[in-house]
This record gives sequence, structure tokens and C-alpha cells, in this order.
Amino acid sequence: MTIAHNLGFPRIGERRELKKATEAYWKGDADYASLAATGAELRRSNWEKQKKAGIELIPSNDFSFYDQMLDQSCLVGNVPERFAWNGNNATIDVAFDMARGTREAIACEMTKWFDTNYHYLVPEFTRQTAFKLAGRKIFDEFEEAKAQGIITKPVMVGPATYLSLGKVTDDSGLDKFALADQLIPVYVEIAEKLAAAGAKWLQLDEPIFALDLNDAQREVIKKAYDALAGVKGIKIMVAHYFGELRDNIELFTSLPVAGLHIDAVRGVKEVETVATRLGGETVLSVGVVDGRNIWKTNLERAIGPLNMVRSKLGSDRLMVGPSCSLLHVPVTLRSETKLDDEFLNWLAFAEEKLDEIVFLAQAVDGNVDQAVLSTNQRAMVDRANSARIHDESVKKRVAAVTEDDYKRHSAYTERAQKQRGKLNLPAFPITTIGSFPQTAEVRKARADHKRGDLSDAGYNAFVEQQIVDAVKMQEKMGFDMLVHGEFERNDMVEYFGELLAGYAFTKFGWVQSYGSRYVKPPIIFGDVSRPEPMTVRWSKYAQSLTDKPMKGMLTGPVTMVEWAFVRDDQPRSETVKQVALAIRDEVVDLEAAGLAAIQIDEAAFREGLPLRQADWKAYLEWATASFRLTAGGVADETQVHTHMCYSEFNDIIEAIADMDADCISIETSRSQMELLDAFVKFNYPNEIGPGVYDIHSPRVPATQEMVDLLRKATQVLPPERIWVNPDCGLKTRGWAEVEQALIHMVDAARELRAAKAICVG
Ligand SMILES: Nc1nc2c(c(=O)[nH]1)N[C@@H](CNc1ccc(C(=O)N[C@@H](CCC(=O)N[C@@H](CCC(=O)N[C@@H](CCC(=O)O)C(=O)O)C(=O)O)C(=O)O)cc1)CN2
Ligand code: MET
Ligand SMILES: [Zn+2]
Repeated sequence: MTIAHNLGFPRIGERRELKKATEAYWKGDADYASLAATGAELRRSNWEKQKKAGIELIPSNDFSFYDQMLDQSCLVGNVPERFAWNGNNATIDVAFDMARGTREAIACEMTKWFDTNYHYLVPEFTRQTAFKLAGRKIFDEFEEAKAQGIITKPVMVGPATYLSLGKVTDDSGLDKFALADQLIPVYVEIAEKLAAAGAKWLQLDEPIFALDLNDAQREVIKKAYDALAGVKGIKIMVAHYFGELRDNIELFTSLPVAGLHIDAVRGVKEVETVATRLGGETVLSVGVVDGRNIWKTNLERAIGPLNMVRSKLGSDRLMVGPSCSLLHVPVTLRSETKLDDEFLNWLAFAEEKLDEIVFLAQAVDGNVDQAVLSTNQRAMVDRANSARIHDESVKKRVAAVTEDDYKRHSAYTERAQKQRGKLNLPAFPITTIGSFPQTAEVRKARADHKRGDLSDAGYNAFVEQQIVDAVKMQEKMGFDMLVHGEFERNDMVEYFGELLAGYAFTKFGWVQSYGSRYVKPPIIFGDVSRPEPMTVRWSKYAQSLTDKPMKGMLTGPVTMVEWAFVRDDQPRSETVKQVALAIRDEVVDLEAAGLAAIQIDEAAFREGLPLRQADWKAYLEWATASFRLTAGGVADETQVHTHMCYSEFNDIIEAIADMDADCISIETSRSQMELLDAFVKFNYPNEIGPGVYDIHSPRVPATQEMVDLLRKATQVLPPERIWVNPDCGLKTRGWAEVEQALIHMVDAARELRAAKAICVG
């Protein structure tokens, strides 16, 4: 019998119960018992949903109060020294300290999980690192499910992925892969304990199979699974997802384990090769239901590869699953009462995907539910032919784009001169990245407005008052280029998604981004255009309040697409081009409304980079082109900014230069300006605002720290091209810290100006 299998289920709850519980616990409004009870209820309900749907192999330990990588660090006792852990049981409080930092210890770094908008906490390794079994969560949750009558399949991040995604934080020159010899025995111990507890399967996630692997990584993989395969009484499944296996296919299929999972959405071409290569008794879990998108599976098409695998391996060696954990899609469509039936009929969230998996597992064994199949076929046809998807005027406009549309009139040096004349900025101009704190008051006003308890006029007046206050504050502090504060936006992507044609938005379609921070990715279902201006009224109003230049604030095309659920019926590059034209309209309108500077955020530019180097060039070409298309419609005098808030520019620095923004602000404070290396090495030609204030922490940096950072920057970059700004927007922070930190930032800029004046004088 083919098994209906799942890799992971969203942990946040249908109504963001997890967010509410964790934030209440952090604030001290709820005790541990209450937090634990919410966690237990979420797990119970998730297991029950899966069982009811007919999933036969149900995961456990896919739940987390914060992040699964962080949980893994706790499980193997890898808690950095600065957290003063007692060395016994790494509890949830230890995990929260690592995630959020304490008064004494800065938080662990957070970074993107492969090419998703999910962030994990980066494991830290030093000469002192010693692993040991230190967590109980995976065992407790297994017992919990058992008490509920379900023998689950515990899931954890595999040892090779764990080591690969961590980083060495001391200067010992340690080879992190050499830690495998210490780490693998802990994994073996965990597997043995789970076997003793009665677990039949253990899933180890190794998405690094989607990357270019080096020899050290291959060695770790071999060693780890040789050891783990030897554990008696439990079957090991290695799960690969997020891409094709390519040159890793041989290593993957030769692992001596009982089961393998493959991503049969992104890796559909490889299913046959994998199945052909599998020897002996190995079970293959075929992930045909897309865990990264929200479209209904084309069931008829999905049966094809399943039948093929069945014919090769037999149904006893076949499982059907999602391509990856369902963590990356919203929980359920049942709550989406606002969406119309036609559109609803195209979608499947996590719960609905469970039904698809079960249908397919039965279908491949010959039990085809004809009614389900024909409803599904009709949905596919309806969507493909829907008038809502196709907009001839958009298609025509895209086809008519010319080479010139991708270009500013003049080169940067000429533009810079004109902009200097117009903007008249001092040395080391001071600005921010866009958003100011999204206070409870701001969120409440928006919620009241949405609910209809606050009129349009009332809401607009409220937002205007926020802008007035923000402008006054920036003027008082001495900023040189102001922002309006983004108070009207729920999110930098969702806000635009609500205003663009071709995008739809959900009411409860939340997906975890990191910890208790979630996003509601809009859904791009059709050709995209901009029916009317989206930000002009707010930016124009803000500019009317001050003589200082106001920076218009937009989200760029790559980020608009990367952080949305995107249509799967045309290439991503085509969708991005449509979005670029829509945002270009807004850029042009902002200029016409008197905005002398416009920032186009491309926060997801790096994350959109394909996982395999061989695919980079093609991506970087269309991604940079889309930015130039967005920005290409304005005069030389209009200053175009962009912003990217992550590290690792080395790989893409030339592409960033190709974007030809007049100024780019980047995240650099945590890495002590290390990131600038790339800009220096490549001789980045335009202006740069290296972030001097780490906005991811509530900590207020001292003036001197920021002076030091700026001095570092002046040592490697021409001072006349340096801006002073924070790492990113300030929406997640509170006003008290922000005001303090910004005062320090302005003082720091002034100190540098004074030093420069002395030099020049
Ligand atoms: N899309 C996206 N991805 C991103 C980022 C980003 O800014 N956007 N930044 C990076 C880091 N990731 C982040 C992800 C989320 C948040 C964030 O702040 N999320 C908010 C939700 C933002 C939002 O949509 N807010 C809505 C809904 C707010 C809300 O919860 N309202 C209350 C009602 C409030 C009341 O009645 O008083 C409710 O519905 O219960 C709004 O402001 O309108 C959160 O989880 O708290 C920050 C950073 C990378 N990826
Ligand atoms: C995640 S990048 C954020 C950029 C946006 N303009 C902001 O300041 O919030
Ligand atoms: Zn940012």
C-alpha cells in the first residue's frame, strides 16, 4: 500500500495562536504553563487534522516555539558560552535567550532558510564546541503524540545540513566539518532513544542536497548516514527538498538508509532517475504536492510520476508527500470567507494539501475518487481560461518595452552632479530606511479601519498625524533626507499587493517569517498592473510639510514577487517584468508629485538568487534588468535609492552595480562593516549607506560605536559617497529605543563631518 506521508505542518495555528502565546510569555503577561498549554494544543490539533485527513505517516518535532534549527542546537547541546547555560537541559528559555538576546549576551544571528522568507538561527561553532544530548523536546513530543494514539515520525535537521548552515565564530581557524565526528554520535544516541521509545521512522532533513556540495560536506553525509543506518529498530529517512539533486544524485541514492524523500515539484525531471537507481528495499517518498506555493495540485499530472515509481518499486516502497514541509504555506482555506468562490477553487493551503496527498496515495493504488479528480480537472481548466488572469494591455506593454526603458538618461557621475545641485546635501547625509515603529496604536487604527469602525477620513487623518509627528521629529533631530514613515502599510509587500491588479490577498494566510513575526504573502494570480497611484498621496503630503527632501518609498519588483505566492503558469522573470512596469508607473508619479528622491527596496534580491551557481547568471540578468526598468523613467536629477538588508554581497556585487541605483543602503553594523569588502574590492561606483545601527536588537548603540563604524567605512570608501543610516527599517522597534539610537546616529554623523572639515580646512 502506498503511504500518505507528511514532512511538516505549520506550527503557528489558524489564528496565530503561537504568536500571541509567545509574545505574552515574553512580556510577562502569561506564565510558562500557559505557553506550554498553547504549544500542546497546537500539536494535538495538528496531529488530529493530519490523522483525520488520512495521512498515515505523521511528523512530530516539526513544532517549534521559535525555529527548528534553534531547537536542533538545543537538542545537541550547542549553546554559545555567552548565554551562561548550566549545561544540562537546554529548555525553551535557553532557546529564547539565544533567539532574542539577553542583557548580557547578543542574540544569535538569523538568516534566510535557503531561498525562502523563513529565517533560522545560525548555529555557532568554536574550538570549545562540544556536543551532547541536551534536549528532551523531540522525545516528549513523540510520547505526547503516542498518548494521543499516533506513532509519529520524529523530524530533525540532519547533521550535514546542521554543520553546513552554522558558522565558526572564533578565530581558531576551526574546520566546522571536523566537528562531525563529535556530532554524529549524538545523532545516533537520539535515534537509539527514539527507537527504544517505539518510533518506526526518523526523518532527517538534508536540504543541502539542493546546493553545490564540496568534498567535506559529502564526507559528512557519508559518515553520518553510515552511522545512523546502523541504528537498530528505527528506519532513517533522509529528506531532500527545494530543488534538483543534479550532481548530488549519485550520493543521495547511494545512502544506506531505509527511506529517501525527493522534491518532485522542483525536481520532477529527476524522479525517474532516482527511482531507477534505488536498490534493495529503499522506500521513496515522492513530494509531488508543492509545499512552497498555494495552487491546487494538478492531480492528473501528479499521478504520472507516481505511477512510474510504483511500476519500478511497487507500492510498498512508495510514499506520497508534499515537496517540503508545509511550514511555508498558510494553514487553511476554511477561514478565507472573503475570497470569491472562483478564486478559492484554485487554491490549496496546508490542510487542503493533506487531502491532495491522501487522494494521490489512494489513486496510485488504483482507488481513484472520480468525483475529486473531475472537480480538480475542472478547477485547472477554469483557472487557465479565466478572464481574470489575462490582461492584453499588460502583455502588449511588456512586449513594447525598449532598450531605452532600462536606462537612466546619463551615467552616474553626471547624474550625481545634477542631484547634488538639486538636493544640496551636506557630507555624510543622514537618512533612515523608511519605516518607523508600527505601534499598537497604528495597528489598531488600521484594524479598526478594516473592520469599518474607523471611517476612511478618520483613518487618513490618523495616518497624516503620524506623518506630521515623524517629519517634525526628523527635522528636530537634524536629518538631511526624510521619510514619511510607512504608517499606512501593514507590510512592504502586502500593502502593494492589495493595490495592484493581478494580486489577491487573504485574511488569515499567515506564514512564519521568524520567531513570532509572520507575513501574509499576497497571491499573484494574473497579469499585473497598477490601476492608480499607491503611495503618492502620502509621500506628497509628507513633502508638503518640510523643505528638506522627502524620499518616496517603494518595494522593488523582485521583492514584490519573491515575497508573494507567484503564478506558476509563466516564468517568474515574466511576472517580475510586469511588476517592474507597475512600480515604474509609481516612480514616475512620485517624481511628478515633487519627490526628488525615491527608494526602491530590493530586500529579497539576494534570497531570490538560485541555489545552484550554474543558474545565477540568468537570474541576475533579469533581476537587475527589472530594477533598471523600474527606475528608468525618471530624470537625472531624481535620486534613486535602493536598500538590501542582508549580508553576503560578494557573490552578487557586480549585479548590484549593474542595478545602477544612485545610492544603496545595506546591512553592515553586526558584521562590523565586513560587508563593505565586496564593495571595495569591486570598486563599487555609486553612493553607499552602510548601516550603523543594528535594528534587529532593542539595544541602543552608543555614539562612539557608530563613529567607529563610520570611520571604518571612510577608510575604504570615498567619504563623499557615504551616507549615514540604520541597517533596515524601524517598524519592529519601539519609539523609546529608536529616538535614542537616532540621536546617537546624528551625533556620530556630525562628528565625522567635523573631522572632515578639519582635514579639508
Ligand atoms: N513580507 C515581508 N517579508 C520580510 C520582511 C518584511 O518586512 N516583509 N522583513 C524581513 C524580516 N521579516 C519580517 C516579517 C514580518 C515582520 C512583522 O512585523 N510582521 C508583523 C505583521 C505585520 C502585519 O501584517 N501587520 C498587519 C496586521 C497586524 C495585526 O496583527 N493586527 C491585529 C489587530 C491589532 C488591533 O486590533 O489592535 C490582529 O489582526 O490581531 C497590520 O499592521 O495591519 C507581525 O508578525 O507582527 C517583520 C519582519 C524579511 N522578510
Ligand atoms: C525588509 S527591508 C525594509 C525596507 C522598508 N522600507 C522599511 O524601512 O521597513
Ligand atoms: Zn531592510
